[in-house]
Amino acid sequence: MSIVPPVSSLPSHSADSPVFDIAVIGAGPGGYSCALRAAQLGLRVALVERDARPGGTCLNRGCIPTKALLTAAHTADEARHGETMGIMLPQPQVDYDRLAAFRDASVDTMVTGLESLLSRRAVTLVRGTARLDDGAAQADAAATDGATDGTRHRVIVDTADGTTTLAARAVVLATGARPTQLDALPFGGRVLDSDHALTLDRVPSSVIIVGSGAIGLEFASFWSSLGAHVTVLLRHGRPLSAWPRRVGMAVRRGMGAHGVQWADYESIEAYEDVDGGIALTLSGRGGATSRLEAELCLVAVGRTPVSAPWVSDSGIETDARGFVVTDPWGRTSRPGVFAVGDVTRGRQTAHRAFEQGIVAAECIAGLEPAPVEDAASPLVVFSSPEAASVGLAADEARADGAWTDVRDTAIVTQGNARVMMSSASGVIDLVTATPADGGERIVLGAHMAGPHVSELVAEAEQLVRGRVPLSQAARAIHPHPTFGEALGEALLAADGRPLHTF
Ligand SMILES: Cc1cc2nc3c(=O)[nH]c(=O)nc-3n(C[C@H](O)[C@H](O)[C@H](O)COP(=O)(O)OP(=O)(O)OC[C@H]3O[C@@H](n4cnc5c(N)ncnc54)[C@H](O)[C@@H]3O)c2cc1C
Ligand SMILES: NC(=O)c1ccc[n+]([C@@H]2O[C@H](COP(=O)([O-])OP(=O)(O)OC[C@H]3O[C@@H](n4cnc5c(N)ncnc54)[C@H](O)[C@@H]3O)[C@@H](O)[C@H]2O)c1
Repeated sequence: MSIVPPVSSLPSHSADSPVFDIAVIGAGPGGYSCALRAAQLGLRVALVERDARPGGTCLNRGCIPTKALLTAAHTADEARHGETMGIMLPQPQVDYDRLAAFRDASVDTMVTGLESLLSRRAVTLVRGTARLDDGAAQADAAATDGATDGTRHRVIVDTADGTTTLAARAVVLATGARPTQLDALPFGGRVLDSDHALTLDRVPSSVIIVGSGAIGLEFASFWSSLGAHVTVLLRHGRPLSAWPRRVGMAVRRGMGAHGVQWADYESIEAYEDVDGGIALTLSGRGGATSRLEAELCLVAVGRTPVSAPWVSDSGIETDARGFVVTDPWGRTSRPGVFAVGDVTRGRQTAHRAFEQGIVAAECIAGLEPAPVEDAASPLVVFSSPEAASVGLAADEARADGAWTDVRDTAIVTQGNARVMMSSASGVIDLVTATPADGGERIVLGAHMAGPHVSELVAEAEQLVRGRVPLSQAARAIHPHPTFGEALGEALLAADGRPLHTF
């Protein structure tokens, strides 16, 4: 399959400017979902990607390889747990070559599937590094720079064979994000970002993790399940400090039970290479200092948007951190240019990028899609235990004048039969309120930790997005015995009639 047709085979209105309805820059979840939906709607689509293969961070360096590794780690955990049920298995040993082959095969299967989808939908995948033509902003004013076909954007692509220019009616920026570096602990040597951590060829003996968000916790679970000594640094006394407190505390307890160590600190004062590892000098409350050593250090403190100077040079508004500013349909400040995914401000997840990509494609095709509702987009962390969240936290709901009588109902899920059998525990925290302008109490947010909450959150998302009355939501029947019953019990509790809890 040729996924990069020679320029001469591209649709063209002149020798050097193939014409498209949409040129999408970046083939990660934001870009490829936009390209696939646009092609489905009959538009001519060019998708430009600078990596060797499409899929972006998610397929190549993010969601898929990490979940392959976590699936393996979970298998090791399950084998250990077997003992409590009388299933005696030998202690799991790690053959890292085979584990890496499983990781790579998982990525390859997903990327090959994506290439096939793009090909079947006749999306033209152009391999190269794209930028918007500097002169195109001025050309916008005149609506066209000579083209009579409605195209007014020029995307210049540096390819292995030289430079080519694509003409398009609309452009979608989907350039993603990259790991944020700390000045106090720059990447390199024994200080890893997530890209580097994924390519390790062994389980390290010990790791210090800076950042207790999604990436930090997922790597902490993976490494500690496979025998590494893992210490996660905490600045706010609990991981996931931006999430409701009960969830962060439940994750702290649950991961602690799996062997993860936590170390409170306020700032990193210094670091140095020591024999076979790295040492960090940390300052804590009251100026006390401490020293931690490990073989490696992972820094996962967020991701910085990939918005090169050409983005703002071509008249597109970015915020102080470089995120492209858009409306809820993905429109940027420049007419005809959209932005989706991690390059835009908001929750950096693949599923949000999918939704944004679809909505942008539908807008460009002339449909009138509903706006992307960021608050109803779930967050999931695939640590052990998992954490998941959708909608508003109680303090956010109280700060929002649209709601009255905000209530926060939490249940511990240990009483759920399936949770109990999996030797785990967890918490579900539901936020409910009544609209200030009247009406029935609804579910505004659901925040949870425990086994399988990555699946439970989809039901909660339907309740939050659909503004389902609590009394109706609490009538939903959950098969017994399932993990999902825990959410049913939380809904009953929020509705004032808990069945299996107090
Ligand atoms: C370790 C890790 C684990 C993750 N796990 C999950 C998870 O389990 N679930 C989840 O929902 N999210 C997860 N994420 C987040 C998810 O990967 C991102 O939210 C998602 O990839 C964003 O999609 P995107 O299309 O905006 O950007 P990206 O996937 O980053 O894709 C952007 C693409 O644009 C290309 N590009 C950039 N500039 C140019 C240019 N000038 N010309 C051509 N191409 C260009 C890049 O090469 C890249 O391929 C994870 C992230 C990481 C780092
Ligand atoms: N399962 C998933 O959906 C998944 C998995 C991995 C990554 N991602 C996405 O990738 C993005 C990046 O992940 P991440 O874990 O790097 O970011 P994050 O935003 O999830 O967590 C960042 C962590 O770093 C800490 N931090 C921020 N600035 C700091 C500083 N200057 N010094 C020390 N600590 C600091 C924060 O308190 C937080 O604990 C996130 O937006 C996340 O949603 C998603």
